[in-house]
Amino acid sequence: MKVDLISEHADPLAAVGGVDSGGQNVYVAALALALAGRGHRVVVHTRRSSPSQPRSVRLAPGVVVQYVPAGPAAPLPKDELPPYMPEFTDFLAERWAIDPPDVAHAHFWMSGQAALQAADGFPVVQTFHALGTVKRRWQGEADTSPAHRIDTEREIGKRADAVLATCGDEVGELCAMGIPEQRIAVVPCGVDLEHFRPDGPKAPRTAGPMILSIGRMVPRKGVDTVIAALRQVPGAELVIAGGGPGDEEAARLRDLAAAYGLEERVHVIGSVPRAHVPALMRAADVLVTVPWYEPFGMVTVEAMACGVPVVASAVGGHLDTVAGCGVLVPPRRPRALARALLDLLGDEHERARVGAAGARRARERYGWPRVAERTEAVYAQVIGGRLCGLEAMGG
Ligand SMILES: CC(=O)N[C@H]1[C@@H](OP(=O)(O)OP(=O)(O)OC[C@H]2O[C@@H](n3ccc(=O)[nH]c3=O)[C@H](O)[C@@H]2O)O[C@H](CO)[C@@H](O)[C@@H]1O
Ligand SMILES: O=P([O-])([O-])O[C@@H]1[C@@H](O)[C@H](O)[C@@H](O)[C@H](O)[C@@H]1O
Repeated sequence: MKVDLISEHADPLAAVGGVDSGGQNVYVAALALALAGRGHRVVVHTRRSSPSQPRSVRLAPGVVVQYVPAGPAAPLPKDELPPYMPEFTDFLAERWAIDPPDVAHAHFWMSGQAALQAADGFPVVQTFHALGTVKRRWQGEADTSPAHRIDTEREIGKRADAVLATCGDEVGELCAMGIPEQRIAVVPCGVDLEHFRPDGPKAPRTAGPMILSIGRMVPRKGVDTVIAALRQVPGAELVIAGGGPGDEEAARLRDLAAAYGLEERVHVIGSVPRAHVPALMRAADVLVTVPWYEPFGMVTVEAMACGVPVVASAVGGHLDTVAGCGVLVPPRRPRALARALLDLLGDEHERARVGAAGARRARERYGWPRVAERTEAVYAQVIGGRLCGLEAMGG
């Protein structure tokens, strides 16, 4: 198949860990490579955000990243992109008039809007990665999404040929928005099982038991809850990875650690390149990820694949990925988190059991080839649906 992926702000080649670059960037890169590995030809369309970016880059055999001129060739917060999306859409429409794909797969709401406007005669599949309704519920006034995001997501959900939800919880959210369940398919995010594996090099460890937190540096990831919990976990050290220099959230977390007198036990190490993440995870005794909400949570399955026990908040994708293979705690509850950490750090046998169960589940369910195969099955169904009438896809 000729597959075009549209990912307006999340460039598969960008460094991850910053406010606007994380799971979606990793997902789009990995899916593109896995689809190419299955013999498909993939083009990823993402916005040109630097003058040094060429028109297109060959990422691997069968995968091209196409930099779309839309607005200034400079980094912009994703919530400031709407004025430039008509230019992005025109670019797609012009390209697709000459070279249409068999299927377009849009990532994030703005890409979905552009793809549906520009596509002519081929199906569009949508993955939201994050939903405006959920974001607004948790972030309230701090949510900088454009006012029309939620309505636009509803329209996209109704018009797209299929919507990929990455977990059961997202299906509930999509149905509550009025998106017909029969056009929703559940395909989880994946993990690179060649790199994220229990055996392999380990990064240097901390002196005390090592708790790792890794992700984008935004308050909703709940790292402040982990710092607060650390007060009740004597001797343990917390390594916080992600973000970049000058990050507001990193400064806030450092200040919080200092206010609790935990400077010696909290290490904010900044963004970690992809290639170094597995070794860092393997060095940890426990990975903690307690966001307020989480559409899927790739960090969780990455740590599981490394055989590292996971303590995660009981939200979103964690309900599918971690349940039974890790420890779930309520979000924003430092005491409950501290109890879970004390139990796990104090029981080597349980850590080994949970770590092994997680590694098994990651291997069985979340390898990218398997995720790409399921994604490809959805593409085949919508392409077929165009020809002979799409009945139902189910989850
Ligand atoms: C709030 C929200 O919308 N979260 C979703 C978002 O990803 P979000 O970026 O929030 O979080 P994820 O944990 O899924 O992904 C973060 C990724 O960045 C990597 N990383 C992070 C820091 C760093 O320094 N180096 C590094 O490589 C992690 O290893 C991981 O692969 O889209 C993902 C893909 O749909 C979903 O799984 C998340 O649920
Ligand atoms: O949570 P949120 O800030 O709306 O949106 C996020 C994006 O900014 C980021 O680029 C992407 O990698 C994440 O997957 C997520 O979608």
